[in-house]
Amino acid sequence: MAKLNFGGTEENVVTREEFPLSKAQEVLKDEVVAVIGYGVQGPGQALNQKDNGINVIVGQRKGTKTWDKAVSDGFVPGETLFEIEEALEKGTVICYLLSDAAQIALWPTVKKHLTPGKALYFSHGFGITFNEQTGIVPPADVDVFLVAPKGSGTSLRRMFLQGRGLNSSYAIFQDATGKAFERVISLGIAVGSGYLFETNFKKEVYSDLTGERGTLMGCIQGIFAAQYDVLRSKGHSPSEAFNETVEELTQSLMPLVAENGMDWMYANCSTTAQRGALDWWKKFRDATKPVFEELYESVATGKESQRSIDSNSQPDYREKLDAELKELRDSELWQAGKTVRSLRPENQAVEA
Ligand SMILES: NC(=O)c1ccc[n+]([C@@H]2O[C@H](COP(=O)([O-])OP(=O)(O)OC[C@H]3O[C@@H](n4cnc5c(N)ncnc54)[C@H](O)[C@@H]3O)[C@@H](O)[C@H]2O)c1
Ligand SMILES: CC(C)(O)[C@@H](O)C(=O)O
Ligand SMILES: [Mg+2]
Ligand SMILES: [Mg+2]
Repeated sequence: MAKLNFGGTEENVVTREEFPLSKAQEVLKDEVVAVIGYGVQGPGQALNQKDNGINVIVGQRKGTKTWDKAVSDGFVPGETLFEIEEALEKGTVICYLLSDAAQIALWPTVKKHLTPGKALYFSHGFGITFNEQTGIVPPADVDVFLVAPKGSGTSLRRMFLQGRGLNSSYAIFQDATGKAFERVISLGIAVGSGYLFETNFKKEVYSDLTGERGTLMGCIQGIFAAQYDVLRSKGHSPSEAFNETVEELTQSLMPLVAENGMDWMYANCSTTAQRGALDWWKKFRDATKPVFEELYESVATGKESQRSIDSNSQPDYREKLDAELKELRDSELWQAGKTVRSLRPENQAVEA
């Protein structure tokens, strides 16, 4: 395991160089990896493992759209695609990739199949950390660990196909076999991680829930909406407001940040822009910090997990989420965005 310096703090990371795929294949050669659930992470992780030569099967409910998707992705019913319970029985590693809320309902069935020596794999610290809410308490004689890709399963798969790798965190909750470390790292490499950094279940879920409610998803939509609304209220057109709020960020400036950091992006903008951004960023930090404090508290007290369980356990949770997403999609901001996207040269019909 390499120790790397992250801005002055040393942390453990595992890279593909020190733990190559061939080593992961060797460690996993006698395992049957059962991916339970085929939503967003399921396909990414199952397909990457399949392409990496791992013996992977999928457990999914027959007659669902996701069963059909697994078939069209190349999983063969009766060979590599099974009803959930059959996959649980066959698997020596159970990748529990149902939605966090659905994991609660299926837990008694999963537990039944966790015979000694098997491994229970999560991609989130949710079920274990909030076990008073989820009831997920694994038997003592199985390994329990997580590999949490830091991004969407869609990106995990896309980046794998591009020969890149999304980074993941990993954590071991229980090492019953003495082999939990090599098992979890092998799985992390096999699902397509670029590298793995160490955490624990509690830290993973606290940071993940904060991040997605915060800058990654909740906060960014909030900031977009606030700036767009101000520009519109001052008489700017939708295209101007959208371009100045979203399009330039995703198309021009964030790729620069991704490549070489914030200061480098700043340095590639005018000195006028730099002067203004350097003057204003602390004001935005100070304005939002109390909201982030409130958010972290809501995560740490279990309020966020309970809300997620309560809402996503309703029979019509999908329809309700879809209705709220539609509201976003239909907003002027994102409708303007749709037109702006259609105007990108790469989205224009190629001229004869
Ligand atoms: N979505 C992501 O990209 C992402 C990223 C990192 C970690 N995670 C974690 O990975 C895990 C899986 O998340 P996901 O977003 O892929 O899940 P998801 O919401 O896409 O659901 C996964 C599967 O659960 C099935 N399911 C839902 N309710 C069910 C029920 N009652 N019985 C049986 N099956 C049911 C769905 O059909 C689907 O196949 C979660 O722990 C999540 O926090 C997800
Ligand atoms: C992709 C995310 C936001 O990183 C993940 O945490 C999720 O819950 O989907
Ligand atoms: Mg998450
Ligand atoms: Mg996440």
